[in-house]
Amino acid sequence: MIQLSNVTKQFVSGERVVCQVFRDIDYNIDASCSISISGRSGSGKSTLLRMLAGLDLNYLGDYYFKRNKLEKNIEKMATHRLKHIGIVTQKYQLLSDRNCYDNIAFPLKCLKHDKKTIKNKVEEIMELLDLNEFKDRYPYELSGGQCQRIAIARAIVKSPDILLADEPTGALDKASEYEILKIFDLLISKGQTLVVATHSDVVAKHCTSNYIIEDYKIQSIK
Ligand SMILES: Nc1ncnc2c1ncn2[C@@H]1O[C@H](COP(=O)(O)OP(=O)(O)OP(=O)(O)O)[C@@H](O)[C@H]1O
Repeated sequence: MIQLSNVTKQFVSGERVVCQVFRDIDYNIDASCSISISGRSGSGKSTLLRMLAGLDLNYLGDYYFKRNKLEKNIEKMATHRLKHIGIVTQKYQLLSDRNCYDNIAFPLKCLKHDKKTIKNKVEEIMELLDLNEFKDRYPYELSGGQCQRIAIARAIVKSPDILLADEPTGALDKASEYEILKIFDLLISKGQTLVVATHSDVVAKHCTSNYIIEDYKIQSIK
């Protein structure tokens, strides 16, 4: 579904290479796969997810989506991301001035869906993820694990082709991690394509394929 082709990623300052992250990688994510990405701190997990999301366009090589090469243009990538990619981060990044219903509805409003469609889709996803009790609450009235469940609902309400999750359980205790894993299992069983960057072996075990970033490459873990 997403393919990074012949990609080299460095952070540079002027002429100086500050950090080499990837060297000549080809990486393909198939539809309906659930993938974990592990690797030492600083190996490049977040950078990879940012590249897959089209948030980092500053690399050598090409980005393909469903076999079409996309131009590395900020506006075009933003439109691509809004339509096709859901993103979850460790810090949830919910809108603090909106309740949970409006947080989940937000991407659908950006996509200019009509009110009835938005209501139906938000209610459907709240039911699916068992979030109805939080509907009118604001993010500051929720625990970290509850915030993360709302963030996942917001990421998937638009039925993205792929869900990218960067350390989604990194800030959570075991019980909350378990709640998130239950949601991932549900999404995986429904065929959602999922890429999770994680330090957690428990999270990795829930995915169908496991990869590690080492020596500037993304390597499959057998
Ligand atoms: N803006 C930047 N300028 C220079 N180097 C950067 C920049 N952003 C990230 N890096 C470097 O790129 C490398 C990869 O960073 P990244 O955040 O992707 O690692 P990570 O595997 O997600 O780490 P962690 O597990 O600690 O979150 C790191 O060595 C980091 O220092």
